[in-house]
Formats: sequence, structure tokens, C-alpha cells
Amino acid sequence: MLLKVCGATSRRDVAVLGAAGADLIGLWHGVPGGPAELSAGRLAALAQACRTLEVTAARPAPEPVLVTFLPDPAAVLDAARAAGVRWLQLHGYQPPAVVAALKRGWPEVTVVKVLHISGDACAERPLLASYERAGTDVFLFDAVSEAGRVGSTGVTLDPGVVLDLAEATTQPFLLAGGISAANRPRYEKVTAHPRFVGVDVDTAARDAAGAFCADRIGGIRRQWRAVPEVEEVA
Ligand SMILES: O=C(O)c1ccccc1NCC(=O)[C@H](O)[C@H](O)COP(=O)(O)O
Repeated sequence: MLLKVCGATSRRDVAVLGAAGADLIGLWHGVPGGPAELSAGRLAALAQACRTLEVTAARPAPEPVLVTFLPDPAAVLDAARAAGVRWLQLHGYQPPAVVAALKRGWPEVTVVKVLHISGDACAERPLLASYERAGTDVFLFDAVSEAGRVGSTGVTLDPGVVLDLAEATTQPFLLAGGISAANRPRYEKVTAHPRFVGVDVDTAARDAAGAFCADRIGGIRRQWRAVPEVEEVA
């Protein structure tokens, strides 16, 4: 199970997230007005900080993920290549053609396409097969707030809606939307899905002041990585 934590803006953030057990660290570039937006130079510096972080022998250094709203595949690839980032998370409403152009331009990248879910409706539902044909490697199911806000909403998804969407796709998926240590039991069936690969967190990874909190992240990691108890059959 992968743990992705989103929105690092400093070397300290990267160090806290790495030590707390994040496998993937989200770095924003091309999120206009976003509080965690990074210039191309900062993106490259923090991506390097992820890769060179000293973690335990049992765990590889966290993988940086470029999280972006950019609609221009050439701009995404330029930023990713310059920073040496091989995971690209398309968090906006970029169409399947953008995924296809990214895979054509750099076939080795892992493209994560966010699917925006509001209530029981997924905005990209009519395009799922197109996104898969275009080369999407992983879907990320995330909540849109009632006001239409996208990203870090802290709003949770209905597990039934998640499972229904999982069945409408064939690729691995990450779950986001208000994920915390406490709500893991609610998603028992989701975690048992054969294509569930992990969770993506922002709000619950932070303390009251908005700083990343190692204890909270460690708690999320422990709860979501735990293997559920299996009832013994007599
Ligand atoms: O974090 C944001 O505000 C954000 C803004 C624009 C694009 C993406 C953004 N976040 C991306 C993430 O991957 C978050 O981790 C994900 O939305 C889950 O957030 P939360 O519900 O707060 O755990």
C-alpha cells in the first residue's frame, strides 16, 4: 500500500514526510494561486531532496510526484524533465489527449489521472476508456467540494461510489478525499479491492497550524497498512 502526501514546499517538509513513511511526495507546479505552488527551480530542488533523503534500509527514498493543473503537455514534460520527476499527477480536467501526449513524449513516466467525484457523480466517467487507451497508469479518486473546489478538500468519498468507479476502470487506483487514520474501517471493502494501491492525503497529514505532522502521518500509515484481522473458521 502506497502512502502519498501532497503539498511539500520545503526541505523540512520533505524530511518530515520521508521520516514519517510517505512513499510518494506531491510537489505542486502549475497550480495557479495554490498555497503550495513551486517555481520550476524549487520543484527541481525538492525533487532532488526527495531522491537523496536518507531513509531506513527497508524503505526506498520517497518518489517525487509533480501535481499540476497545466493543460499543455509540453510544459508538463519540460518541468518534469528539468526536475527529473517521473510521476505526473494531472489534477485538473486535462483531457485524454494530454495523457497520450505525455506518454508519447516520455513513455517511462507514470501518469496519474485524477477523477473528480462530487456525491455519486464522476466528471470524467464518460471518458474513462479514453483515459485508459491514452495510457493512464493509475487513477486517483478525489472529492470535489460542494462549492466545486478541487484538491485538498478534506471531503470524504462514499465507499460504494468508489467501488462502483473502480469496477468501471481497469487500472490501479489511489484513494483520496479526507483520508485519515480514523476512517480506514469505513473503506474496508475498498482496501480489499485487487486494484487498490494506496491513499493520497493532505488535510489529515497536517496539524492545526497547517504544518505537516509526523505523528499524524505515522498514524495514517499504520492504520492503512494494517492487515485486517481474518476471522478464524473453526
Ligand atoms: O491540495 C490542494 O489544495 C490541491 C490544489 C490543487 C491541486 C491539487 C491539490 N491537492 C492534491 C492532492 O493530491 C491532495 O492530497 C488530495 O486532494 C487529498 O486532499 P485531502 O482531502 O485534503 O486529504
